Amino acid sequence: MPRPAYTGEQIRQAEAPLLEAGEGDRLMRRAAGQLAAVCRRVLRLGGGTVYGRRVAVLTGPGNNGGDALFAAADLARRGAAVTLLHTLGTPHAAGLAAALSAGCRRVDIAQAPSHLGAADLVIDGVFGTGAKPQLPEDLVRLIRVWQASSARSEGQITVAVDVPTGIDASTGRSAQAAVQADWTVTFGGLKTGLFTGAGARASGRVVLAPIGLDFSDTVPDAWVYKRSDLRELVKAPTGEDHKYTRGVVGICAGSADYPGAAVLCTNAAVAAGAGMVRITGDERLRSAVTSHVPEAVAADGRVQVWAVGPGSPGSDRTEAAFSSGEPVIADAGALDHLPERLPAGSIITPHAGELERLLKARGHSVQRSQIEQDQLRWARTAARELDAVVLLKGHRTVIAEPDGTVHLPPAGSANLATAGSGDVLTGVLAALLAERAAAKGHLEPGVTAVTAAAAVLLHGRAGKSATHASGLPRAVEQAVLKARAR
Ligand SMILES: NC(=O)C1=CN([C@@H]2O[C@H](COP(=O)(O)OP(=O)(O)OC[C@H]3O[C@@H](n4cnc5c(N)ncnc54)[C@H](O)[C@@H]3O)[C@@H](O)[C@H]2O)[C@@H](O)CC1
Ligand SMILES: Nc1ncnc2c1ncn2[C@@H]1O[C@H](COP(=O)(O)OP(=O)(O)O)[C@@H](O)[C@H]1O
Ligand SMILES: [K+]
Repeated sequence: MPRPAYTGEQIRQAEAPLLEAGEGDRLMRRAAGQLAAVCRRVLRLGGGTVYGRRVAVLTGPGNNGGDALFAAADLARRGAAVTLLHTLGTPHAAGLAAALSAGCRRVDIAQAPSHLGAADLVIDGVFGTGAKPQLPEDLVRLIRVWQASSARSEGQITVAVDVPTGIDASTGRSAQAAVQADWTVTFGGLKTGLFTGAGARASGRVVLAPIGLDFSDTVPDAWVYKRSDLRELVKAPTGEDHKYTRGVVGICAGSADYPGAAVLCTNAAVAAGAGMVRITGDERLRSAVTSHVPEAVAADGRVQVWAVGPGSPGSDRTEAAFSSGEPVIADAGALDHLPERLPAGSIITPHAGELERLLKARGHSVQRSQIEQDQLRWARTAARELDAVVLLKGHRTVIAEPDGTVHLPPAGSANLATAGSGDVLTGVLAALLAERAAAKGHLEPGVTAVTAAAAVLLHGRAGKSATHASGLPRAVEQAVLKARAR
């Protein structure tokens, strides 16, 4: 199931009672012990040893550096050749004492490039949750020189302590430069910023190291998904089901210029397992769709969820779907005709360019590139203002609820960067949402958002085995069957 993630501030609040109770040292030892265990594991990958390996440890002035220094001591005791490279301020005193007495060697920071280049393992303990946004210039230069260097030892592994330096733990934003880690060992709870934006690119594989923090009274900031979550998220029909209990999708898509969008969206809804799919449109459009998707029904009747907008269906059809009162998925062309209030449980599915248009029309001065750099902020802004769930598409897709909770599925296959693939996502989401609406009688924002994450996971997996949009529905069907079988 999806895992909760927190802001840096929430993590610090959860730590506060333990620090007040004088547990700070014990927390740090626990954190450092688990950090060292991951470092030993990565050094041993492929039959390697800890003994005799070159380890470079970058430290900063706070507790993040303290964690790194205690882990350095552990590795030195096991025979690693550990070099300490302190970047700024005063190093954590107890950590430094432990590292030096275990045999780590302190080296002037001016020599950092050669030590960083030669290391088998680099531990990044400069800043963690205490990081301020602007990095000192020397540090920016050092990170850039090291990470771009062609002299880096082959197979070098970087392990970030808690958060890669240069990444904001809460937002995933990076100001000027960020350490690109292969692994991040994060303490107490997952941080939202490790799974979005620059943070998702920088954190590599994230290992959660528990240190006994209590989050029972904390509402998670985000939910983080992994591919295997599909198993729990995709429902298989039972013997009691019939087509109406499995959900009826209405599709309002396609036009004379874009008939294909209606075909793709309808085909995808059918492939994702909708009980029934109804389509709207004139005679020509209906026959174009039914000739490709014979299961689609052109007759009027009950619909549980409307998919509206792919292929610019025009304002009359769009407004008719919106005024039905049933939840809608508003995509593409429908985003220009949003009503004052969307029906409860509805979701909009813009890409960054469409969200720019939508936000500008509501008085925000924001560019597409700013939305791409801070997906969380702008998806949350739109969700709050529209009082609807927002699915902001991209290499990594972000789903925001009106209360600010975000859902972060992993990146899908880059094969999805092709015209029409968004129409397929809308169809998949319509099928999954109609199933939920049929089962529950109504949709709450949280249910819509989790279901949207499931649709993104299915779409992302389907992208692996299709090179173009009309190949996607078949791949969606395979992904659904695989998820149901487990
Ligand atoms: N508080 C706790 O109980 C625990 C904290 N732990 C570690 O402690 C970290 C947080 O420690 P801290 O609060 O000391 O914070 P950090 O170690 O992240 O950094 C704080 C220090 O760096 C300086 N600094 C931050 N950003 C800067 C910038 N951009 N330019 C110049 N100076 C900057 C600050 O002024 C401060 O001196 C966590 O990320 C985690 O690694 C762990 O040991 C687990 C327990
Ligand atoms: N590089 C990429 N990696 C992963 N997924 C991508 C990438 N580019 C686009 N996608 C996904 O493909 C879909 C494209 O949708 P959209 O932009 O609406 O295209 P269209 O309107 O042509 O169907 C979205 O689901 C998006 O998240
Ligand atoms: K760090």
